[in-house]
Amino acid sequence: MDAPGTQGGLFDGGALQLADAQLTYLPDWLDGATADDWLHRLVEETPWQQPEVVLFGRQLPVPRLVAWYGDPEARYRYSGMTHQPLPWTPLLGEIRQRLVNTLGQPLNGALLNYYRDGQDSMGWHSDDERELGAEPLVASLSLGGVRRFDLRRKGTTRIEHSLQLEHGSLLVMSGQTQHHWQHQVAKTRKPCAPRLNLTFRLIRTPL
Ligand SMILES: O=C(O)CCC(=O)C(=O)O
Ligand SMILES: [Fe+2]
Repeated sequence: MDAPGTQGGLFDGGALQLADAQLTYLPDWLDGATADDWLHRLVEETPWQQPEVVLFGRQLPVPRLVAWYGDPEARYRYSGMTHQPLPWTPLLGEIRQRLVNTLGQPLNGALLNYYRDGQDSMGWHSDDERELGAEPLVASLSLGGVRRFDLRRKGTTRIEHSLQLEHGSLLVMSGQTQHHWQHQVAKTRKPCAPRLNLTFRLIRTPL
């Protein structure tokens, strides 16, 4: 029997039972061999960047490496800047097509985040930028080391649910999720393998 708030017991056919949220977690979306292959190729072929953000008046590099890919119109604002997408590589085009087949929804951009070790992280946020529309669709594919993904209600500080995002897993956030909830990938002192996360999105209103 799982304790409340842990992974088992929360899911019913992949759907996370969380009020005012639409979350589906598919731990085995991708087979292990393909997940290994995609991880290694993407780490190698991606022109990683580490943009700087202004935080408390200081300019600091984000604590992870990033890249933005997409259709030409899929300009996207993150870390305080508007980013022109890199054109899809053959591999990313293939991944996108597999996701579109799974979701039955179009996707026109992907943010790649590379967490080199436990000190790389992503702070609390909602993916609620205007260009994602009223009900943002975010399909998040995790490759590599397992990291904890936390959820809290907007305006609160208590973590209500956590997920261990596994190698080859897919987490889909949709509906009202970004209106009511924030998520993070916190730093950890536990040793962990490098992790690559790809969040595919649908940019609905080109800037
Ligand atoms: O790395 C993750 O699992 C989360 C990434 C994320 O929240 C984002 O790209 O907006
Ligand atoms: Fe996010």
